[in-house]
Amino acid sequence: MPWTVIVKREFQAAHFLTDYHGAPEPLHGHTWKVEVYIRADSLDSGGMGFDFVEIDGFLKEILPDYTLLNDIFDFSPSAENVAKWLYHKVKDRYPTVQKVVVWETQYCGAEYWE
Ligand SMILES: Nc1nc2c(c(=O)[nH]1)N=C([C@H](O)[C@H](O)COP(=O)(O)OP(=O)(O)OP(=O)(O)O)CN2
Ligand SMILES: [Zn+2]
Repeated sequence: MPWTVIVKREFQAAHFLTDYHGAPEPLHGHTWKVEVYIRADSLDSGGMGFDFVEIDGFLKEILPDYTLLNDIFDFSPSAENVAKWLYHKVKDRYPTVQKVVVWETQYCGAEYWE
């Protein structure tokens, strides 16, 4: 019987799309919100699929807080591309990751899964 373990976290970062309808977007920042969804096929004796705290600590380690995303990524840091990057980072650690959602604003985001 599968479960999905879900962890959300925020980070602060600036970015600009390198080609926004034909020109670079102006530099601006967001409080980005991410959600990761990981399938657990069994629970440990404490009833956990995966420990929220460990997942949260992992996200804290890898998320680029207080950074200009364009400085660290070799792709245009759209919500879609950041979601794809994060999916693969999470998959390396948690192979049963189902999807990742990245929100640039309260209303706009992208999800990635394979
Ligand atoms: N499909 C996508 N579309 C857009 C992306 C993206 O990542 N994927 N990104 C942007 C911009 O980076 C921008 O952050 C979004 O602009 P906007 O909706 O204007 O957001 P703001 O809330 O920061 O602006 P306000 O003017 O304050 O509403 C564009 N499109
Ligand atoms: Zn933006």
